[in-house]
Amino acid sequence: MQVRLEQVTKTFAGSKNTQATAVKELDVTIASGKLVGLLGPSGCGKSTTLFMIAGIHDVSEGHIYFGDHDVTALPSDKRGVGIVFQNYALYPHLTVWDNIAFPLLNAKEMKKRLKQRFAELSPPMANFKAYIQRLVEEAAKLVELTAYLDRKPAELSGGQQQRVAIARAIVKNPSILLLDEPLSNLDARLRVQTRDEIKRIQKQTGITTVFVTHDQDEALSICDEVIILKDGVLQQQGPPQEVYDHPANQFVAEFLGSPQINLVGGSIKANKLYLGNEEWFALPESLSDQPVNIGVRYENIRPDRENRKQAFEATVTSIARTGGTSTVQVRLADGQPMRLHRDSDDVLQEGDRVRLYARPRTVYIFNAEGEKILQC
Ligand SMILES: Nc1ncnc2c1ncn2[C@@H]1O[C@H](COP(=O)(O)OP(=O)(O)OP(=O)(O)O)[C@@H](O)[C@H]1O
Repeated sequence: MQVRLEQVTKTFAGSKNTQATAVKELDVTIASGKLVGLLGPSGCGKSTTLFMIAGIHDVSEGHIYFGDHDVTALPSDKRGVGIVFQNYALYPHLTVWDNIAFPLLNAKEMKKRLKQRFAELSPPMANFKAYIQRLVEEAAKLVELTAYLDRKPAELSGGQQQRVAIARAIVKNPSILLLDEPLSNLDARLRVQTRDEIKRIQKQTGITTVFVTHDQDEALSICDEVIILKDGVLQQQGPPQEVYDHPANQFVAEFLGSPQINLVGGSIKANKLYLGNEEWFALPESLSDQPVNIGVRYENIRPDRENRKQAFEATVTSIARTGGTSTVQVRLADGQPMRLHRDSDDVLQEGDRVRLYARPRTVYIFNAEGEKILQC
C-alpha cells in the first residue's frame, strides 16, 4: 500500500496560547512494499509524523492518503496499520501466544474484519478458534519464536520481546507497518541482529513499512529509502547510498556518515576554490565570490602519489590504528583539521607533510546558508 503525505503540518498547543510546529508542510510518498526510514535528530518530528500516519495524532493541515483513499479523518483502528513501539508495550502477565493473539481477540474493529476474512477463507475452515491459532502460529514462525509461545515476556531477551511486538503488529495483517525506534532499547549486538531481522520480515511479508530512527547507520543499512527531517521540514528523500553520495545540503551531509564528513572553511574567488587560505582548484562552472564550507568524506581523501594538479598539502597530526584500518588526522596550512582513512600498513607517520587529493565528484561546496551550490 502506498502512503502519501500531502502538505501535512502538525502544530501542538503550547503554554500561554503559544503554538509549536512539529511538522511543516510535509510532502512525501512512500512507495508500496518498501522499507522506508524516517530519520533526523531528536525533536525533528519523526515520531509525530509516524503517529499522524497511524492516526494517533490528528493532522493540523494537509492530507494523508493510503493508496487513493484519503485517511486523514479516519480513526486509528480503521486504518489497518500495525504499530511497534520502542518499549515493546507487551502485557507482562500474558504468554507470548496471548500477547500475539491479543489484538485479534480484543479489538472490536479487528474482530469484525477477522470474522469477514474467516468467512471468505478458501478453502474454508470450520472453526474460528483454529483460524486464530493458525494466524498466531504463522506470525510466531515469521519472527522465529515458535518455541517460545508459552513463555512470559520477562523470560525473553530484549530482542525476542521486540519480535513478539512485531508479531503482534503483523498478525493483524496490516497494510502498513509503523516502527517507532524499535531497536533503541537493545544492546549493540542485539540491535544489529534485530535490524537484520526486521529487514528479513519486511521483505518476506512485503508490507509497506515506516521505520523511525535517529541512528543513521541503522537507516542506511536496512532501508530502501530514507526521509530526512530537520525541525519538522523535509530535507531529502531517496535511496540511502544516493542520499549519502549526493546530499542535498550541509545538514544532510553532516547528519549521514560516521565518522562525520570533513567540513573545512574556504572561499570562492575568481572562480577558484580556496581550501582554507590555499588555492585548491579552478571550478568547472562559474560561481560568485563568497565564503563557503567544503565537505569531503574521509574515505574520499587519498594521498597523492602522482603529482595531481588538484592535490593539497597537509601535515599528519595523529594516526589511530584500529585493526585493519587507521584514522589519520591531518592539519591544513591554516590549521583546519581533516580526517582520512588508510590501511594500517600505510607508511604515513605523525609529522609527515603529505599531498592529498579528493576523488572526483566527491567535493561538496556549501554556501553560508548550508545549501549545496556545487558538487565536483
Ligand atoms: N504532545 C506534544 N505536545 C507538544 N509538543 C510536542 C508533543 N509531541 C511532540 N512535541 C514537539 O514536537 C517536536 C517533534 O517531536 P517528535 O517527538 O516528533 O520528534 P522526534 O524526531 O520523534 O524526536 P525523538 O527522536 O527525540 O523522539 C518536538 O519539538 C516536541 O517537543
